[in-house]
Amino acid sequence: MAKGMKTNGLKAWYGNHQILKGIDMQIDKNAITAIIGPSGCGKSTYVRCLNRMHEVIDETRVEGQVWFDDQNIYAENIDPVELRSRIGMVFQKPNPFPTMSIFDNVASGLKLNGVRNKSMLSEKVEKSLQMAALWDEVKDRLNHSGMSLSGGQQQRLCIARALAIEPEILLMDEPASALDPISTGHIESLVMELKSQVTIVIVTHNLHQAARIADNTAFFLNGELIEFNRTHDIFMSPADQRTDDYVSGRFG
Ligand SMILES: Nc1ncnc2c1ncn2[C@@H]1O[C@H](COP(=O)(O)OP(=O)(O)OP(=O)(O)O)[C@@H](O)[C@H]1O
Repeated sequence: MAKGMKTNGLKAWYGNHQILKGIDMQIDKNAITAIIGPSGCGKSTYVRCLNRMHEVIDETRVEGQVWFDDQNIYAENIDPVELRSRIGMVFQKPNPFPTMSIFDNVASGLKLNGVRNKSMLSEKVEKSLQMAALWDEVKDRLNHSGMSLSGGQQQRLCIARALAIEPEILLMDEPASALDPISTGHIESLVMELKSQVTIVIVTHNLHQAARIADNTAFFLNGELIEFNRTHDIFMSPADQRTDDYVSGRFG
């Protein structure tokens, strides 16, 4: 079951450099939320706070609350490793495990979670590759290296790997920026298909992409959330002049 998220007063630092300045935002379940804004405004930092990846970097700090359904993920009793299996992440550059086969790349998280039964592993690997719209292209070469795939296929492999452990939220940090237009199209259709099963947050520099796929869009500037609304409203009738300037290409 997909879940929603909410941040209240979320602030984040690298050393004494404050990046996020108090973000209040709602992430609807079974929806696609796009985060847009100029380079360096804190988009990646924000999504990394949503599954506690920010704290993996030395000398970082977070304040405020991040609600995952009715749980504050920064509460003391939360295990960040378990949390990250429920709030998965896909990065800008496809990063399959280089020494593993296609099958093992997808099975890796399941094996870490203790799944040993071979037919169950095969079933879940196939289902994840189907969901990632990659199955037909790889079903006859599951034992080949993940690195033997094209960039676009590798990114779908990484999406399949993230989906295999059935996350409730999928955070995607510019997942198509390294891909050609055809592969980008595949990823976009896939993301739209997936939202019936998983809540999606996607960081993108591609405004057309946000307009095409997102239900809601957030515009960030200098670590602040300037405007958050239905995507149509952000692009067609933004309330803030800075959003208007950004979406119409006047800066950024
Ligand atoms: N590991 C780090 N250590 C120190 N500062 C960092 C680190 N990662 C990011 N920053 C700084 O935090 C700020 C926000 O970076 P972030 O990557 O969140 O922005 P962004 O909006 O995702 O940018 P882009 O669109 O270029 O990816 C930038 O000033 C950046 O230099």
